Amino acid sequence: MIATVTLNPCLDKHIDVHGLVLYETNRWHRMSKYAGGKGIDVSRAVYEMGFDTIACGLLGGEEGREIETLLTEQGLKYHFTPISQPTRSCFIIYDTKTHRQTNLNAPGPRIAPPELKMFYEDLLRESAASSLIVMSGSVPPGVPSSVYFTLISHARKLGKQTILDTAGKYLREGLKAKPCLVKPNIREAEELLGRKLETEAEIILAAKEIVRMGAGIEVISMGKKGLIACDGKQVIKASSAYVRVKSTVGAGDSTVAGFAISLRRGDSLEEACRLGVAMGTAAVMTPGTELCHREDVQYWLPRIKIRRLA
Ligand SMILES: Nc1ncnc2c1ncn2[C@@H]1O[C@H](COP(=O)(O)OP(=O)(O)O)[C@@H](O)[C@H]1O
Ligand SMILES: O=P(O)(O)OC[C@H]1O[C@](O)(COP(=O)(O)O)[C@@H](O)[C@@H]1O
Repeated sequence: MIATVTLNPCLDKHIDVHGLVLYETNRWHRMSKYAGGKGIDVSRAVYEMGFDTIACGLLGGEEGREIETLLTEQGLKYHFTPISQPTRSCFIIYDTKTHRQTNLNAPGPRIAPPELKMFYEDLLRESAASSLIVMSGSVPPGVPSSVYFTLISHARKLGKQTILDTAGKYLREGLKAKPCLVKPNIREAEELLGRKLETEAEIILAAKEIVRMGAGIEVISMGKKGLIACDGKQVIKASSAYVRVKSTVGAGDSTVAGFAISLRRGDSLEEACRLGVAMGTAAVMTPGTELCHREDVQYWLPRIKIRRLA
């Protein structure tokens, strides 16, 4: 079983506008809602691929209930610790004329200390049958920046594997607890290291450096260019051919889901990269936060280009 943690879930509201004009009144023609937040997305993609998963985290208010209803409809297993403030909504504005997307992510509700304590207890119980915990996404107000460090350290003591997908100080702190895998995108890796990563050589050096900072495997995702992964010994680049993009929201989470499945199965780094990119590529083919479809992943798997860089 793969457990996921989403401290800051969101109701993703995708709004389609034809020809967005800034500083003007725009009229949208369609809105779709999805149960969002990075760990929840990982659980949804893992479940789509036929593996057992449970989504854990914090949820409150009307938005929280809506997220639970959407997950129940999809047949997903979950346990969310109730909080008094309502869960956030994130807005994804998709311009159907330019095919460009603008995301507006809210900071999230304030978490009270007893709610966080209750969450730790709930997670311990609900993840008992899971040998891998994936921790993803931003951290809501009221939660200390050491939260991922604490969760990864506990999981390690219990002999569980961990994946961390977050940014900024949460990634920096979390790395100190030595997660099995981290997956920043280029922008997040640049922020972590404080320098631009423009060439392949620079990205390879960055991946090696992040392994030295504590990651068992470092995966730097590069949007349409695929990803570069390093486990301290090998460096692998994986990418797909051109694909027509409907929405990139959840592509990173689908990639993480692929690595989670591979880590659980004990796949090689090359196999993990292949599945990660196949799932990320399949995810961009679907609208909104719909994530990957299993048959698209099967299509892409043999078509992923793998290159050994070291
Ligand atoms: N425009 C795209 N075309 C094809 N694949 C993409 C595209 N955007 C993302 N992907 C796939 O999804 C993965 C994760 O995307 P990325 O944008 O790097 O992550 P994040 O969503 O975390 O910012 C990439 O490594 C790639 O395999
Ligand atoms: O917690 P954050 O960083 O605000 O991110 C939340 C957003 O990320 C998503 O999980 C998508 O993430 P990715 O596109 O990086 O895979 C959305 O569902 C959600 O709106």
